[in-house]
Amino acid sequence: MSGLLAISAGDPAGIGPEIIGKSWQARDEHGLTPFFAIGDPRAFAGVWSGPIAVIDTPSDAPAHFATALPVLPVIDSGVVVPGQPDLDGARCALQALEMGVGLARAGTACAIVTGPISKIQLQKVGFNFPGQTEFIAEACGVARQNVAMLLAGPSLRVVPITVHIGIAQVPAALSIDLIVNRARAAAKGMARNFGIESPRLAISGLNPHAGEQGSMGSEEAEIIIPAIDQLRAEGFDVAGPLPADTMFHAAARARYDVALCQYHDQALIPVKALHFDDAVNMTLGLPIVRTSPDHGTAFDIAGKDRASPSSMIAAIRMASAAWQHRKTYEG
Ligand SMILES: NC(=O)C1=CN([C@@H]2O[C@H](COP(=O)(O)OP(=O)(O)OC[C@H]3O[C@@H](n4cnc5c(N)ncnc54)[C@H](O)[C@@H]3O)[C@@H](O)[C@H]2O)C=CC1
Ligand SMILES: NCC(=O)COP(=O)(O)O
Repeated sequence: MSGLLAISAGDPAGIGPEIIGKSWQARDEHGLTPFFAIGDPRAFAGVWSGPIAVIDTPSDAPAHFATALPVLPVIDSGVVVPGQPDLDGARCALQALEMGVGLARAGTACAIVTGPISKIQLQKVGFNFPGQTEFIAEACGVARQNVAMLLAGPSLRVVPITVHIGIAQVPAALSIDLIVNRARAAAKGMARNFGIESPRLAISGLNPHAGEQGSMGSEEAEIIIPAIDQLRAEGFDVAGPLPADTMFHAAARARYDVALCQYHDQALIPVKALHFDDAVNMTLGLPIVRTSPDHGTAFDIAGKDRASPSSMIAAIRMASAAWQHRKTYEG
């Protein structure tokens, strides 16, 4: 398999095309592995003035990469107005995602890096998933509870146990099995993708002070502690349940390799506060490598040349490094 990366452009009206173009411009400075974009070439040309090579097949990409951004075209996205998503653009984003996943599964690309999509726009064109994570899991034949959404920055890695659901639904969605499955995926993912063979896991509580012995909620005693006991019995190195307000300061972060948190914002607020510019979203538990920048479509700044490519560059670098680690891990 080649070391060529596929990058789906995401929503053409978002900042995906701009940050992919800017990442290509920074390819030598950051030593980036050759990649090609999948999307509507006009969406790139509308927001980025660099050279574009429209390619017929991924195998044409390496020959162009030194001099132009290779773009594998998808269906026409119509008239693209940056910052104004529409249904044609959503269909284009979905086709790019499907193609990229297919190419990674076939081994034509060593990994897929996904550009940001608008979940609500995609759902309007029949995308019946909470996000790209669950879509890719299903495309790879992996049950969604067996993957983990990792957000990884230089000094903190986090996994939300429940993900894109309303906060009121969180307590009912938590279960011993879900916590154990996410933790297994996280531990194996640390070894496969980062070379951390015996990762130290930290698991948060749900309630203030991790429930303070049941005086502020029962989920710790009924769900989280039994899950931790099961994980320890399986041989995992697990701390917890830890009070979420005190597990992210520098000394606490040094005591674990990955923190599993009970809900989306408990996990993503600390990592985005510390590392918004260079954190990466990686899906653990897949047969393929998938990364993504940590941010969304940023429609408010699309087309204004204000988007930073730094998280996309970090996502490209992490995908290449994970692919290398997997070759060592899997032999
Ligand atoms: N992996 C993905 O595809 C993700 C998609 N989304 C989607 O993105 C859409 C917008 O979500 P928001 O919550 O507004 O988050 P967002 O990350 O798109 O934007 C939040 C703020 O950060 C700024 N920002 C984001 N990326 C930036 C960059 N590279 N350079 C400079 N500034 C940047 C934006 O301008 C905005 O002010 C939603 O539809 C959501 O579903 C959100 C997160 C991840
Ligand atoms: N908040 C993280 C996020 O929205 C990532 O979603 P996705 O990678 O599943 O599309």
